[in-house]
Amino acid sequence: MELEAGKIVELHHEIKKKRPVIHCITNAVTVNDCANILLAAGASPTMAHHPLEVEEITEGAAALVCNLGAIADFEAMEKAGKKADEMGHAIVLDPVGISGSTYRRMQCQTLIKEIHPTCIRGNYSEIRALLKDCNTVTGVDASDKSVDVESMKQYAKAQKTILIASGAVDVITDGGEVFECRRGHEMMAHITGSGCMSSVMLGAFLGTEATIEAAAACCSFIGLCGEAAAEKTKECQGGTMTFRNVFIDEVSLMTPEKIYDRYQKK
Ligand SMILES: Nc1ncnc2c1ncn2[C@@H]1O[C@H](COP(=O)(O)OP(=O)(O)O)[C@@H](O)[C@H]1O
Ligand SMILES: Cc1ncsc1CCOP(=O)(O)O
Repeated sequence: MELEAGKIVELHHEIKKKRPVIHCITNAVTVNDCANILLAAGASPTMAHHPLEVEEITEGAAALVCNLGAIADFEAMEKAGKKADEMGHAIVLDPVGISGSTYRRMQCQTLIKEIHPTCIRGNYSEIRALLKDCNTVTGVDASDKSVDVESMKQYAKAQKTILIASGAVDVITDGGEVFECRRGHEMMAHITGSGCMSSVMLGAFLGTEATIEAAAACCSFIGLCGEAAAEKTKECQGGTMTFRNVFIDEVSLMTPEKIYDRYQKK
């Protein structure tokens, strides 16, 4: 499927106008970047993770993002997830590290059954681990260079979810339609948090419109910001930490003109 640039512009505008609250239960490694990228996009992050407060907080949010990198917060994810599901909120599940931990993968499978995520986004190795229910790599980075799109479609259909495998090409499917997003830059794979940030941004986009087009628009938006950030980083001869900051800067500086202009290139 082809995505129109106008869809990215429309949803970006809606996020800035409505300032949706995005409830993120996420890992300590990247939590600050996740909060900052949501603010940069115009959304309002809340990172509450105590099991005794998450249900109340998620009730007032537009979307919930559960990140398995915060496996110690599993009880909070279960409670918040069940509440968000009951309320019909968009739920994004990021299966960080299920590729290398049997325990985490089992907990992830339990969570999927219990909270019915609107969207699951992981890197290629995490998605293969999910589909095959096996270890694929040690650590949180991907080693797989491709994904089995047919298996992804079957899984997405069976679980009634939008499944995203991110990498040089993001593959996005709901079991019927398939979008391929070829935006972004390889520097995104050289900082920690690109995936976690993509997932919280999916919370903002899907909390605004829970469709596969919105998921594809989010992947494109993130990719366009990554491309712009890579150009700026190169101009100032910066390295990976410059890229990380400039990436969030580019999210805050993105305009409809830049989206239309960049989207037609490449
Ligand atoms: N080689 C690449 N070229 C372009 N974009 C990439 C590349 N690798 C990762 N990305 C982008 O970085 C983001 C995070 O993806 P990825 O690195 O696969 O996730 P994770 O951080 O969970 O391992 C996605 O938006 C993806 O499109
Ligand atoms: C949970 C965790 N453990 C080590 S790095 C990290 C964060 C990984 O984030 P991303 O997959 O977005 O790079």
